[in-house]
Amino acid sequence: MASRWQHRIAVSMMASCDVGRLQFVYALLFEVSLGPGLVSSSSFPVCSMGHGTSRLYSALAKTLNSSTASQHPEYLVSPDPEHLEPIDPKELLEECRAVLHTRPPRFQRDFVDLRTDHPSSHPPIRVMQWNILAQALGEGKDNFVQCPVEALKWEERKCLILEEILAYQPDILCLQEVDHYFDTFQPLLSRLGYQGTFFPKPWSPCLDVEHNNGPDGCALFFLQNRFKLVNSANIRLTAMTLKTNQVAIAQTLECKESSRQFCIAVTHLKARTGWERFRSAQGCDLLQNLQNITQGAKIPLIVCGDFNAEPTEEVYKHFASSSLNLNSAYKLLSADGQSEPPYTTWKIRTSGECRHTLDYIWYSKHALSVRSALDLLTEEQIGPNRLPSFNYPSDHLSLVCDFSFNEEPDGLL
Ligand SMILES: NC(=O)C1=CN([C@@H]2O[C@H](COP(=O)(O)OP(=O)(O)OC[C@H]3O[C@@H](n4cnc5c(N)ncnc54)[C@H](OP(=O)(O)O)[C@@H]3O)[C@@H](O)[C@H]2O)C=CC1
Ligand SMILES: [Mg+2]
Repeated sequence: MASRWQHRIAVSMMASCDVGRLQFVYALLFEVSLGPGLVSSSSFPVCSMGHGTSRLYSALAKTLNSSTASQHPEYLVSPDPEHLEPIDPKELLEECRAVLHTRPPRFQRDFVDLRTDHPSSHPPIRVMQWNILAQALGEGKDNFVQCPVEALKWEERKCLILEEILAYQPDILCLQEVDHYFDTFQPLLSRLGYQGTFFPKPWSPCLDVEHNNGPDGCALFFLQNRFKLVNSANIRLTAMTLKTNQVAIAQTLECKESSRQFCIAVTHLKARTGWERFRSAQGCDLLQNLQNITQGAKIPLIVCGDFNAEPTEEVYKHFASSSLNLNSAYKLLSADGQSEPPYTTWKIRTSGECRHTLDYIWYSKHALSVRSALDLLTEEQIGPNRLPSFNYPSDHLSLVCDFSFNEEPDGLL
């Protein structure tokens, strides 16, 4: 593991630098300290589902106290074979609701029908984008001053996250800030029929938090009965050719019903004000990687992410004007189809209220249609203390869209 003193040197050097130089030093130190091993594109192996009965008994309980169950960090421990028995999603939902019985009910959100004239003979592909809030960051770093610590208890908060996933049943899940992959999401979601891939941040801020559960990172899950994995790349993003602490996963999937291929990607760009140029450079690197993976947009693309950037930022403009012909799906919820939602994250920190649009689902606008999108929570539902809360587990809202392929010739991608 890279030594913490190198990280501390970076931080102390940052204190005396201007922003451009600071970002350079930051990227440079990550490069020298982490070496080439983390740089190459590779996919983490995942376990396929077993053929047991649909007995749920203790499926959730097995993960409840997992953080104290082993001497090793949970993120290094492989799930035991018992974890591979299929689970009935309804039973898991019931079990989550039982854990959450003292909490207020979850919010009602409706899908907005956005169907166009494009006919589709195949079932839509439902994609969920969600920064689920890393447990270590929520408890140790984020400073959500209006959120009671009890609302963040992992044993319950994880049930709120699972409930959200089970309520919308996405075919593909693109998650950020996952710091409970190996002990919670991989074993449970694999039993629900998903194949998962996790790519941790090389120097996750979670590791600075006492009693952390390992690094946070991006995770991508897809339903194995709907898609076949064609190829997978774990990408460590660069900024001005230097390796950074931010990552992406890009996978080419083939739909089993239609035999059509598409690329799905998930990312989480650098946070905080003052880092706009850095984010922009990371976005350019991601676009370049996606150009290569889709062979210059020959196959349709969906890119989900917490871009940590408002629509006014350069990185957003790069995506909107890219030769990959992308559109942002949640714009379609606006009256004119041209405006992003007013917020995708809303929290109160010591510095005050933070209401921003940072999360996006980009898609190939000629090759794919958005058939529907899940409406956001209203200000009234979010409530005066904002997010996270007793009835919503993250400071970011989930975005969910149903896509279908347009019956267009390949040339129009
Ligand atoms: N980046 C920096 O300026 C500094 C970073 N470090 C350390 O460097 C390491 C690398 O971090 P890096 O990947 O660059 O981190 P980022 O700056 O990208 O942020 C990491 C996490 O912090 C959250 N975050 C964003 N704004 C705030 C805020 N105002 N207060 C608290 N949390 C916030 C982000 O959540 P979301 O995406 O949901 O907004 C994100 O998940 C970490 O150990 C970090 O502690 C140390 C000093 C300065
Ligand atoms: Mg966060």
